[in-house]
Formats: sequence, structure tokens, C-alpha cells
Amino acid sequence: MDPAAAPPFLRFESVARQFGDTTAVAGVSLAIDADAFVALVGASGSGKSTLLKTVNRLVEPDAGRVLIEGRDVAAIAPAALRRSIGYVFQGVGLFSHLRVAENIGMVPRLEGQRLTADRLAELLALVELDAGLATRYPDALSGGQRQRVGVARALAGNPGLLLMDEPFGALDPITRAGLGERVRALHDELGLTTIMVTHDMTEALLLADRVLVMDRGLVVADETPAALMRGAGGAVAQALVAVPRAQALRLSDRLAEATR
Ligand SMILES: Nc1ncnc2c1ncn2[C@@H]1O[C@H](COP(=O)(O)OP(=O)(O)OP(=O)(O)O)[C@@H](O)[C@H]1O
Repeated sequence: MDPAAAPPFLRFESVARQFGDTTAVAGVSLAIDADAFVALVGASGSGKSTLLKTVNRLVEPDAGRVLIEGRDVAAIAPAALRRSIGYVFQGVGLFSHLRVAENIGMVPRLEGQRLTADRLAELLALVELDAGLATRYPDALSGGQRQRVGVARALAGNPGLLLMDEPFGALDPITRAGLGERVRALHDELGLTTIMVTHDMTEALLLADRVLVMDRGLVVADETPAALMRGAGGAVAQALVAVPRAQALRLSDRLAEATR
């Protein structure tokens, strides 16, 4: 490697984590460039969430390290690290006793800053939420609206890195597709680096630039969506691609029939 080259935006170096007898992550090394949108897919229990959480230190590795712009996250205080990284997860974790505006303002408040009305309006607009919802409590929102508030909250601190753990898992398909596209557009508009854990290979193929497939704690495929569609990545990856591929072919046949 050219010693003068800048380090990759994010680097995992032989990251491993055990829980009792379970090996959740078995030694993962990879580099992620700034501006990449990476999907992390794989069967339940393959280690996706554990690997993601080593980035913001919700999980500490037993071995290896995670570097952001060359800096070991273990050397950054967890609270400061988490304020600098957007994190969205299934179920959102909004505070039910706080209004939408206060929930979104949590991160700036931890920094000793107030969320201005202009910034609140901007964040709500980014996630395409009506400004009138700002004074509502989370219980008075739909699941999709709550998830949008979660995204707005994750973006409130102006993070460069956005971590998403099954962010759309509990949503109906139409809301899910719409929010996925919005997040991809936000990623591009704001110049984010995004890592999204998802069970859904279709979502990964449609939204990401790069798809990492995990199996039993290891990354077993690292491919672009186009390469996966062409058959790359090995057996585990192709087993995950088989379902959306077959559906796409059937749908295109149906479309051809319908328009014949
Ligand atoms: N805090 C924990 N304590 C004990 N075991 C854990 C803990 N967190 C994860 N594990 C175990 O580690 C393995 C990997 O879990 P992880 O949540 O990373 O997988 P995943 O691929 O994200 O799964 P899912 O898609 O179901 O969320 C699983 O066997 C899980 O039970």
C-alpha cells in the first residue's frame, strides 16, 4: 500500500466477538470507502448486528479493531463516538414521553446545543414528514412516521457515518420501499457513508453499492449488486439472490403477458 495514501474511511481489522460458546463474529477484515452505501445481509444469527455495533461500541470486540479515518474507535469515548455516528434500528427507540421535536433534538442537546426551528424544519423535510407532526408524541404516529423520526434523529448531529440495523423491518412493503428510496437519496444528497443491516436481499440489491454477505460470523461475499445478479459471490450469496431473481423473472413475464 502507498504509505502516503489516506486510510479508508472505515476499516475492520480481524474483528472477532464471542458470546459464551457462540462465535458471533469470527474475524472480519474489510475496508469501506467514504460515500459507500453498504448492505450487510445474511441469515439470522450470522453476526450482522454484532459487527455493525462494533463501529459505535455498542459491542466491544474480543479481538481486532475498528478504525474510522485511521483512528481506533476504542480510543474514542463511547458517548462522543455515538454522537458522531447516526444510528437507526428497528423499533426506533423513541422516547414516548417526548414530542417528535424533542426526540429529534436529543443529540444536539447532548452537545449542549438547541435544535433551532429552522434545523428542525429542515430535518423533517429531509425525511418527508409534515412539519405539523413536530408537536406529536410517538404514540400518535404510524410505524413509518416513527421510523422517519428515527432517521431524522440520527441525522440531527450531522453525522458522516450512518449505521442502520434492520431499519425498515417492521414496515409494510410500500412504506418500506418508499423510505428505503428516501434514505438512499439522503445518503447521496448528504454525502454519507452508510452501512445497512437487512434480511432482505431485494432491498440490498436495490439500495446498496456494495453487498456484504455474512455466514457464521464471516463475510463470505463482497460484491456489487450487478455482480451478484450475474452469479458472483458463491453459494451462500447466490442462495440469497435466488429468490429476488426468480421473482423478478416471473414479474417480467407477467408484465410481458399483461402488455402483449
Ligand atoms: N448480547 C448477546 N449475548 C449473547 N449472545 C448474543 C448477543 N448478541 C448476539 N448474540 C449471538 O450472536 C450471534 C450473532 O448475533 P447477531 O445479532 O449479530 O446476528 P444477526 O445476523 O444480526 O441476526 P438477526 O438477523 O437475527 O438480527 C447469534 O447467535 C446471537 O444469538
